[in-house]
Amino acid sequence: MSLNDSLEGDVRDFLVNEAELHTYDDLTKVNPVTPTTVLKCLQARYSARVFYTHAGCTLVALNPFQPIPHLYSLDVMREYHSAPQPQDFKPHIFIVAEEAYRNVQGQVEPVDQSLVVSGESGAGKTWTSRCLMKYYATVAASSHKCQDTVERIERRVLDSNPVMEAFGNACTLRNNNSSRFGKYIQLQLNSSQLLVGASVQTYLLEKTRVAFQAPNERNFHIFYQMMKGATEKQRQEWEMPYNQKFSWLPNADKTLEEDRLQETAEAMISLGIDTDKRTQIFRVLASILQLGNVNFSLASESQPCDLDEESKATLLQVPVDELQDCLTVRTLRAGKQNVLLKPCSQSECVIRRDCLAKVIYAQLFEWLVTFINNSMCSDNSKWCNFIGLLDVYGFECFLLNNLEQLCINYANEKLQQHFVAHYLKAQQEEYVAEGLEWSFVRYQDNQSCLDLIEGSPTGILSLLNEECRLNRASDAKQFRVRLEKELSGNTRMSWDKFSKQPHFIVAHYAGRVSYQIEGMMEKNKDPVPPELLSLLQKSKNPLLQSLFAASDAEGNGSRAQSKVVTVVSKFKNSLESLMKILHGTTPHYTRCIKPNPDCRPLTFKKEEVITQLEACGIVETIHISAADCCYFTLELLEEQRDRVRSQKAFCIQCCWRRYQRRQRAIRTQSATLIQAVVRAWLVRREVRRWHKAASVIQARWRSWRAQMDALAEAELDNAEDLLEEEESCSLPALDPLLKERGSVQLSSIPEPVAVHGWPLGLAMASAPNITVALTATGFQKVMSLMATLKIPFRHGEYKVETNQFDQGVASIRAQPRGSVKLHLRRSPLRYADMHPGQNADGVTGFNQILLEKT
Ligand SMILES: Nc1ncnc2c1ncn2[C@@H]1O[C@H](COP(=O)(O)OP(=O)(O)OP(=O)(O)O)[C@@H](O)[C@H]1O
Repeated sequence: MSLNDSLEGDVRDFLVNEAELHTYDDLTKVNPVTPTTVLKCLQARYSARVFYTHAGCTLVALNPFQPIPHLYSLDVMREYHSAPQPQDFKPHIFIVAEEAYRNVQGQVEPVDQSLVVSGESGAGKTWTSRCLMKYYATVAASSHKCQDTVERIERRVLDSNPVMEAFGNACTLRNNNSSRFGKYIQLQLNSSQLLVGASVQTYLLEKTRVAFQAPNERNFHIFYQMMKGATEKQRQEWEMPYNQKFSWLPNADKTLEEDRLQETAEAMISLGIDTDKRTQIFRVLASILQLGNVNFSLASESQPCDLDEESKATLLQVPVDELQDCLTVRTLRAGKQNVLLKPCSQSECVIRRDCLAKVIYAQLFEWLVTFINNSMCSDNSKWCNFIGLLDVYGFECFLLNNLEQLCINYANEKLQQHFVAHYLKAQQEEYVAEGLEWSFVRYQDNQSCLDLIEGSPTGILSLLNEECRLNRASDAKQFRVRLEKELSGNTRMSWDKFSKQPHFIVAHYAGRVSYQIEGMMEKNKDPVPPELLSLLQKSKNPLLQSLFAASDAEGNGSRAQSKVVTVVSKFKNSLESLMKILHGTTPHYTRCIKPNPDCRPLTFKKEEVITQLEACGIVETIHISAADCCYFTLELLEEQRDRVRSQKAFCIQCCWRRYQRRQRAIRTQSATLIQAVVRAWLVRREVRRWHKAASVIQARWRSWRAQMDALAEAELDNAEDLLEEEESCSLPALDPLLKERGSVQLSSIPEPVAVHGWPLGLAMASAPNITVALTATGFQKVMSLMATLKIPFRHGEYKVETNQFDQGVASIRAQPRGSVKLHLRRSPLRYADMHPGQNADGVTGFNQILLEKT
């Protein structure tokens, strides 16, 4: 029987028990872990209205596409917050929130936390971020102290959402409330872990949407809110007549719950935007809409276009003549003095009009973000740690993709790499460094794709920038040739031979995307004619004037000479700063999954889900989390005493690292065991608080290290003692226990057993798999255990495979110089699953033993 056949058989066996599938709270317990079994479990849970599932270190969130009563209520928040062990509760986004919060309380490095919420458009990232913010605004609220300020802060933090969503979200084909910008919100906590402020960093607003909306999509919500929700008086104030139609507001008849002007206005008030400022903002927005209705008529080839009569309103509160000139005549500069005026063609006029609208909207959005930050941000001296929430646009692949999608997908590649590097890669590399044999899980390392995009000097972004800096009109075909010349050998890059449009295809981790080149260079240069900027400075609208006050330099033409900072350069820089922040924090990943493409409530489409699971490498994550392993390799050979000492230091260091990671990933399979054992250990040492364990272990590790250093320098006088200690640590409690019970259940060892001064219990707590090195005497003991358990063992060959314990095989190893490694692998099944009827709920069994020669 081939391996594949047997796996298929296992999958079939697993799926037979359909009624059980929804009970898998953590996908690491699924056995075997395959895309099919994982998918089936998620589907079963979704049908049972269970929307959250752990997947090792990641939380999978399935979008129900309908409000679920009481799922996020205040009571539920309090329940998770006050629970001694929230991870014992049903999987929930609040577990992630609480875990991050307790990490800050525990002050385990890195203390700052990042909650990375990813998923494709419509998967539920924004919703999840909102839930997280509400959670912290509730549990970290310090309203019992200086009521006023604090309440204001929490309110403001929450009120930043409707304002930013009104200005930055829009209805797209994939999501009625799609964020058209990325954001990273830092919730600032003081030394008592109370919320004292927040700041937000935004990324790449899709400003083209102001002047262009794809068929069946809409402009930003705020425009519709104004059009539908304004009172007669407000319309007059904003110069927005009642019956006027706006060409930049398509699909206005579509009614969305996001069209709530009142809510936006109230949030603006709460953030401190006064009546005057609000009026100025809305007037600017109304002017943008008016600008969209401006048309140009051509008198003759040599004459500038004329603005339609009805367009000559008091647009933007600037002099109409000057506006007309700016939109219809180009100013060319040759050197500092020579200025040449050239009438624009009709299409050029349209481009200038759109450019004006986009630059105003983008600047207004930036101003708003700065205002919100000023309103929520706490003084640096008042906060010491933060919890960051990252909500970025998901991977995008449309029929036509351009620079925006390239940037968005590049950001997603960066985040995927962060995940891969932080978890998958780091884990496996650590196994190698520690010499642990391990059947490697193949994961998608996307470094080569990142090299293709951001590599210098021949990455796509560098080549694009180079093309944009050439002093000539951009030519898509030429750029295509250049790309092919430089990158045709790259396996991540390809071209569709039959396509007539200049394009390139990038094989991203989440799929292949074809990018059209036409227009890409212009978007990257994003030129704003200086005369337009100067004009805006003359506006009578104080806000508009101040938005462009700083661009004096551009007005006198120096912008043209200074080095242009392209869109991709700016984006790359902001992404790099973000990655730097993320690297300094403890990350928590939530993968939002969109169960169907049409946003239909409670509808699960397998094909849709499997693609997303594959794209984010969930199966690989589960594999690694399920087999996460801690081990002590202590080669205890008399002739290598010095090596023994350095090994010990190394192992304890390793244990400490794993312990730290475990504490972060407390919700994983071994969570119950971790807490039970560590608590027992803590009680024994009269250390009551969870986070104190960390410092105790850290201190212990430091003292070990100091001891080891001292020993290395001195002549290792007490070497004999160490060896004696070694002899006494070969699982003394295991032998009688196994004889008595007839099965290997390490978890049933009542008291932690010391392994070289380390409580075995703690070692077990730190990871589901443990390899304990035994001395020759220890080996003999294990042999006799094996005999008791009637596990076949062939001398000289040392390899035994057994089905003694239902599932698979783990290992005991004979070390070259007579010592032995006992490798006990934690079963993905719970004790109760293996031994129905026995009351040991929540305890996970060690059910696999393998003997083999090293
Ligand atoms: N947990 C949830 N419970 C109920 N409805 C939800 C939940 N999560 C998401 N939704 C629904 O799904 C819609 C889309 O979610 P959301 O806007 O958060 O997606 P997104 O991933 O942020 O998309 P984009 O990348 O386009 O901004 C929401 O408007 C909401 O109606």
